[in-house]
Amino acid sequence: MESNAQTATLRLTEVFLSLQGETSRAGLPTVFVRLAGCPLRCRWCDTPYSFQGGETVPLASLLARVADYGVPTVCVTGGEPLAQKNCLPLLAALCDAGYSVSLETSGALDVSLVDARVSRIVDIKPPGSGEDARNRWENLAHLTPHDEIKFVLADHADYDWAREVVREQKLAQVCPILFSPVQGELPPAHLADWILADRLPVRMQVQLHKVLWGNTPGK
Ligand SMILES: Nc1nc2[nH]cc(C(=O)O)c2c(=O)[nH]1
Ligand code: SF4
Ligand SMILES: [Mg+2]
Repeated sequence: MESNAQTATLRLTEVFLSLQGETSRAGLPTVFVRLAGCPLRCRWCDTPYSFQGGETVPLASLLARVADYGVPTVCVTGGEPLAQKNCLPLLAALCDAGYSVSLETSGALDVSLVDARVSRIVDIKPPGSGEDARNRWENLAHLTPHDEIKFVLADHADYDWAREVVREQKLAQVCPILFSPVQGELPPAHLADWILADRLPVRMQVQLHKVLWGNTPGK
């Protein structure tokens, strides 16, 4: 039977309040909805605890848990949230409820059916992730200026690769572009120097939540 907004359930790793640590929304108090499961295995993944398990929750009670925080900004993340079919009704329901919603997605799945009110943060996986074969390049044609593209970079080879993608695909004309170092692997200042040397029109970011709290689940 088709699920609808009344009967839909989601597999949930955690819901928590934190400061948004990434993207143009960095620093804003945000409720995070972390859905369980991911079909990718990025070498440096910082949320492997989301791969398995999770609690099965009705969409309506998930909305109630989000509402309890009394915060107008919500980020749906994972794992890979779009791997669950009820992620799409969840995103639409959050928008209908008046939240400002962003979605963190691996870039491996179709983003074209996501509610247009959602800001889609779409990864492009460089070779150092081990998952570059999963990039769904067709997604780029669907992005608008209120979406963002994110590259997480492990080393200089990843940086060179990402710079060429930005230039060849003219990504700066599509939406904001984020370059982020793999924490504990690529020193942020190295990435900053490379971006400046190339005058690359991308936004360098470090994960604010890890500066504040380290890599702690629920932060
Ligand atoms: N504070 C905080 N900000 C985040 N932005 C994206 C996150 C993610 O795990 O996708 C994240 C996270 O886990 N914590
Ligand atoms: S797509 Fe995200 S959650 Fe999945 S393995 Fe890669 S970093 Fe981890
Ligand atoms: Mg995280």
